[in-house]
Amino acid sequence: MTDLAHIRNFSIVAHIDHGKSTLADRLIQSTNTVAERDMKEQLLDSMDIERERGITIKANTVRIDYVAQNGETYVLNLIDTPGHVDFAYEVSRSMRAVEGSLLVVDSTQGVEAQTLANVYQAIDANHEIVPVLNKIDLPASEPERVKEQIEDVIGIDASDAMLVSAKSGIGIPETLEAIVQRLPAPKGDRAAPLKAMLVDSWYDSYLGVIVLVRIMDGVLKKNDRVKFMSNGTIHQVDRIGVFRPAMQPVDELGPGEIGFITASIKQVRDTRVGDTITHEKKGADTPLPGFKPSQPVVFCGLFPVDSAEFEDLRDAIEKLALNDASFSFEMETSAALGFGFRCGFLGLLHLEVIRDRIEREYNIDLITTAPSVIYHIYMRDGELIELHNPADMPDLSKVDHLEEPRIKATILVPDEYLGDVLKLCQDRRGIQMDLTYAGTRAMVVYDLPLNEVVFDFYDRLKSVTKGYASFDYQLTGYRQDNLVKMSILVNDEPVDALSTMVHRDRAEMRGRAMCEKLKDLIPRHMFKIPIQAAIGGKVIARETLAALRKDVTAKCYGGDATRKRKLLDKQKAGKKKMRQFGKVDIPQEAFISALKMDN
Ligand SMILES: Nc1nc2c(ncn2[C@@H]2O[C@H](COP(=O)(O)OP(=O)(O)OP(=O)(O)O)[C@@H](O)[C@H]2O)c(=O)[nH]1
Repeated sequence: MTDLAHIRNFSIVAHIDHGKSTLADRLIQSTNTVAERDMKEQLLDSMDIERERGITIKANTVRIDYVAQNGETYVLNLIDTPGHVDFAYEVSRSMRAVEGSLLVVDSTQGVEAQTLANVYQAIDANHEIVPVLNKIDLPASEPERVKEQIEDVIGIDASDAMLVSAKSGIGIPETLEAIVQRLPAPKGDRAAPLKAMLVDSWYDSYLGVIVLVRIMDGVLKKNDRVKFMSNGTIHQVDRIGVFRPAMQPVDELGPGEIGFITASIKQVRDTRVGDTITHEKKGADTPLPGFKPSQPVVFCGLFPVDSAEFEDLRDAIEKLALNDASFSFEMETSAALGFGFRCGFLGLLHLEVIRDRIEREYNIDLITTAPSVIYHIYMRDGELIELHNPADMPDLSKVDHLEEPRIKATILVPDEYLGDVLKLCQDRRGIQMDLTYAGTRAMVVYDLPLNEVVFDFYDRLKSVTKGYASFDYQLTGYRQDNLVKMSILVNDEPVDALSTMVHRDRAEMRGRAMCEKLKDLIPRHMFKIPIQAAIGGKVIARETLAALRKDVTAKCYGGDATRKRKLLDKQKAGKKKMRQFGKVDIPQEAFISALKMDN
């Protein structure tokens, strides 16, 4: 146990690539956290097997012993925070587990949108913030300009920012000293009933679920019987320890301390970030504030290209869900695609990560249907329906009105691309809220419908700004708008997986664009294929795919044999990834590509 006055808990807030990992490694290395030999001796016998098998420890949490200039030893706990906007809630919880943050800004680049989002979370959590200007070894480093920018844009004092090169070690001793001097010690009552916050959890194939906790009050020991307050489940603690960064057992964790427990928990699902852990007997009456079960905000259908792989897909999805409490799924049948799953994600990145893992790690080709947000449908009879899938849209005559989720998007962009960014946001039904300048960069804040962002907004933003814009968003709430379901018919058959919700004013434009895209994406058949977009029974756009001439190579005049062969091979490869709808083969990529907009 360490007394509170000698503990400092902190996180590192940074934009991607500004040097968070390099700085963390330096801090660990320069304090000789634990000698290799000692570390082995201190490990529990029962952990030997795991250590020998080289378990990779996911925890980017580390406990560092630091002897300060005043000669006293301090325990510094560094907690990593997830770096992406999709995990804003998880970030907010890890921020509540510590009292301060190092704000790392690349001194050759300056403040980015992601830095802003995370630093606001740190400010919300009442952190003391120490700005760290990194990469000062580089000639392009402009510490004075970046200091000013931190003050202008974030509004915190940067006059005594640390000047650091995490790479070469400049400023590291001063940064360690600043952590002790400038960050506050944690507070907590050892005699009070146990309140431990669940900061993170993950699945380890040898130890089961590992739970990272921050003790707020009370003391947690091995063999204690504990209760997870959100669901009332009881577990017995079988291991308790800290990360140095390898796992090291301890006898107990007291107020202000950060460490891990294992308790024969089988699924990550049973351990919710932000939950309060207390003792089964004489436990706390009220949980820590702010817990909320994470809610998926983006949904899409995942279907195997080859319907024989449905069971494999089920297996893959179940395995992935075991270790990811925020990913939800249920079986779905689609008239066009057969059996698959409707899956819920925290955001687009989360969706992409899961989809890629299924394709790469489980080797299953997938058809991903259009991502959809959750619409609130107010029925005439007063009922409220949450619509996760446009295909389930109820009969319009029974609907009173619809509401869609909106976001507040913050975009930082160099001046020269501002015009393109404003146009993009405007085209996506955005409402400008704010526009300010920080040096040569503009910061624009837009109120946008989430629906217009989930699909390809981020890709478009990157392409119109050549990658120079940074983007971040938060959900703000629901608002009524004139939304309709648009169906796509191929050869007069509705393809439910291509149904989308669109704004009425943009329906014609979207419908035309989709039909044109599909016309290019669907290969020609032996017969003419009409492709139509419709709202209710009314066709709003139409294209016709002409019938195929018998010989695909006929258009290669002359006798270039390689070209002919290539064309035939291409046709063959294309066949594999197609699904049949009625009499028409639609390639896998059509489901996503058809929805991408060119503006
Ligand atoms: N010259 C120089 N390069 C640095 C310094 N610190 C980090 N880098 C380099 O910057 C790049 C990004 O550093 P990381 O530590 O991986 O950045 P990060 O913020 O952790 O990035 P993510 O893990 O992707 O979020 C790496 O190539 C580092 O070697 C520094 O002080 N000077």
